[in-house]
Amino acid sequence: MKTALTIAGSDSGGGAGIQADIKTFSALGVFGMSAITAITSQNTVEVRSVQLIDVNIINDQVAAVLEDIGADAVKIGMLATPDIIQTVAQCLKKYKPKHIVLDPVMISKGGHRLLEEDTMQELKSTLIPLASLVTPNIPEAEVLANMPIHNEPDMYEACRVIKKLGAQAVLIKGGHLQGNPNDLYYEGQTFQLFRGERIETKNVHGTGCTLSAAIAALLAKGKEMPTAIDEAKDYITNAIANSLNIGQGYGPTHHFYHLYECVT
Ligand SMILES: Nc1ncnc2c1ncn2[C@@H]1O[C@H](COP(=O)(O)OP(=O)(O)O)[C@@H](O)[C@H]1O
Ligand SMILES: Cc1ncc(COP(=O)(O)O)c(N)n1
Repeated sequence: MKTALTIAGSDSGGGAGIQADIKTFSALGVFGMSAITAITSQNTVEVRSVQLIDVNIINDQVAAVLEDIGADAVKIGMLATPDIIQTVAQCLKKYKPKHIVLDPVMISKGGHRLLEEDTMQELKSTLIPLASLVTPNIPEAEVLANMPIHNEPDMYEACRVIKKLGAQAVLIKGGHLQGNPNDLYYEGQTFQLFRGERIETKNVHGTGCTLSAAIAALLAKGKEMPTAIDEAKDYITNAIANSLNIGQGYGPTHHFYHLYECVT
């Protein structure tokens, strides 16, 4: 049984954060473990409050897991402050997990900031250089590349800029652009466009978390990066197509559509 550790925030609404990650790991046959960085009081409409976890507790959660069980891949989500980023980076340097997928979570779909203002520089200088893959959405890529992204050609330029921050590879997700949600992958030599068909739905809460968790799970299972991304793209597309119409706002993707198909 392969294992994956998510280091991210808790989403009480179950659609994003460590809840989405653990459900996705399980649906892809990987044993999921979690180190919680923040507790968010959240649903499909809003983030009502956030409590950050003490950095010593974050460190202990990661150490307890990696010293006993280890992890075939690590997925990183919401890290709200420079102290939390530094703590997680120290853990990654100490335990050296083979695969690190960094989802640079900044703002929730509902518009709530999940990364404090002064944290961007820390993310760029401390964490991105440790990542096997960084997976920004369009707004996050604009911030990391410090340029507007209006179309696919802009995505190519932004990939080049973000790659220079030191990650082994970059995947800019195209969901926020008009047109088809195509994601652009760049590892420093060549580009690969992973094409998608837009599914007309508002239920896209946690799509980025689910995609990056799926990539981490597939890397844990030994897939090469492009294959992991390709299969994770299929997974998220099906999860959105089977998303749940719950709550008044952005419903969650369906994390168990694999199992759903098996049991129905
Ligand atoms: N309406 C949609 N139909 C199909 N795929 C989508 C849709 N919206 C987003 N995606 C895909 O879901 C994944 C998450 O992308 P995105 O929503 O941009 O990230 P985030 O949740 O971080 O904002 C990407 O693979 C993207 O192409
Ligand atoms: C704890 C947590 N982590 C990540 C997200 C991003 O998910 P989304 O972009 O779908 O709102 C979130 N809303 N909450």
